[in-house]
Amino acid sequence: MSAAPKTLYDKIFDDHVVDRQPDGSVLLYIDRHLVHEVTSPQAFEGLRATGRKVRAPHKTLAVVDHNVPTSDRNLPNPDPESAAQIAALAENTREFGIEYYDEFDKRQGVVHIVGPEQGFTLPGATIVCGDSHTSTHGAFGALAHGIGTSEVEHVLATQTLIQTKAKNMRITVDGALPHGVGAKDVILAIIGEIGTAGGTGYVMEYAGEAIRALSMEGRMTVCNMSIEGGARAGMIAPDETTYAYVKDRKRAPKGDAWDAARRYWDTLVSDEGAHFDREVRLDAANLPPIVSWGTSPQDVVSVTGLVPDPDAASDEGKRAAIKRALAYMGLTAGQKITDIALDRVFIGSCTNGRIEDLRQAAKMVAGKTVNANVSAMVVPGSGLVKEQAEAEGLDRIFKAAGFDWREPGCSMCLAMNPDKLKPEERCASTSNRNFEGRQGFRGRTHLVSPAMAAAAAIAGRFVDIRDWR
Ligand SMILES: CC(C)[C@H](C(=O)O)[C@@H](O)C(=O)O
Ligand code: SF4
Repeated sequence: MSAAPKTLYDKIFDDHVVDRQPDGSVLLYIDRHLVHEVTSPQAFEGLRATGRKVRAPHKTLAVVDHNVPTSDRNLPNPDPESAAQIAALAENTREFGIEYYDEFDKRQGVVHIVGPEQGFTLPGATIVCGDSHTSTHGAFGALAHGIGTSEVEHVLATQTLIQTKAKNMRITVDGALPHGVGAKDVILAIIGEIGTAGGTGYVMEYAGEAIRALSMEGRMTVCNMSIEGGARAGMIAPDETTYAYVKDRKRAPKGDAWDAARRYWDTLVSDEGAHFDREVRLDAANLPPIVSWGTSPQDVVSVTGLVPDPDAASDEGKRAAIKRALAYMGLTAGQKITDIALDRVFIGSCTNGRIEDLRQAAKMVAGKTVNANVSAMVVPGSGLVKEQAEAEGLDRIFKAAGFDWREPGCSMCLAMNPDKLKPEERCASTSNRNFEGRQGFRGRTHLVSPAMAAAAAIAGRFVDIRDWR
């Protein structure tokens, strides 16, 4: 008799159950815990106050990313609060015996870029971090999601987390992506389709030919923004692409342990006939390069499209929301997306700060010059991405074009550091959130792919990169 078919999520979840309670809550074992400076200070404080230790320090990895300036790190941090938070992480990791990459370490970078680089992120693992974009790690066929600060404390102390089972959603992207359209466009289109609440209560599995064809970098971009679609986590079943990325990384299993792990990882697919509570299908061949026009990641349109007209909205609530977003964004209904002029361009973040993203951007920029009205920056997602990019000469391409080439960190993804938009400055950004004030007080964010952001820097406005020469 064969067992009932299971989804990828069901399998990893079930394999980590330590205890089930009658009310449906479950104690889940956590394999990997990532820690950054913003959401950890109170958690360590809590441990200290109650005299507890970190249960499994070697299953915990800490890195500084949000608050760290992306300019010369030898200069003092201009913000005393950030400096204090960074100092606290250094002190906490020393006291509790946790591996820590500080701002001078080459391995430092955005936490969701660092975990995979180090082979800390593995298929089949449960991975948490006090950060919503932990969903990124699901690209490896891991169950990965953000947790709150009190849960950070709980995981530090017990290496477990209390959870309830989410529902299963599968998003299948059939066919092949057209030239100029990439992973970022796929996920923006998905969020445009299902809405920012569409994934609420679900873990999403991405499947289909277009997803299989993505590199690990592209898969991470897709899973990264699962949270913007409201999902608890996003996942992609591991395959040869995954294994090729993970193999020989510092923290990955070696020798016999690798072979044993591979045998387990090969079972991590949704079984034929497994039940999904919701199925969504998209056709890759129809996807254009996408640009967000509003203040929510679901406010997206094709680069060939127009800024929406509130009067065409189906109800008063939507009409009011569009009006407010257009006022904030300084846009007019019916305006062509390709007529929107930009002040700033930001290439970086855990969505698009990996080597492939920088390669795609550099390709658009090579031999060209940043538009005179635009100030553009590239912030590699980690010190290792930066080093690789420099070895390939990408930094020289960017600098020759007039881009600022900076030190790794979250940077202008969320402006918790000196990289900020000024009020009403308009930015083409490869990050994941376009909320009001996200990149600086009254700043205006348009979410795009790295290639679209790079082309926009050159043209000074959005361009359809499918026609780019
Ligand atoms: C600061 C942190 C808690 C936050 C998150 O959880 O995502 C940040 O990384 C973000 O992207 O908004
Ligand atoms: S790069 Fe942006 S989205 Fe990613 S962890 Fe940092 S602030 Fe959050």
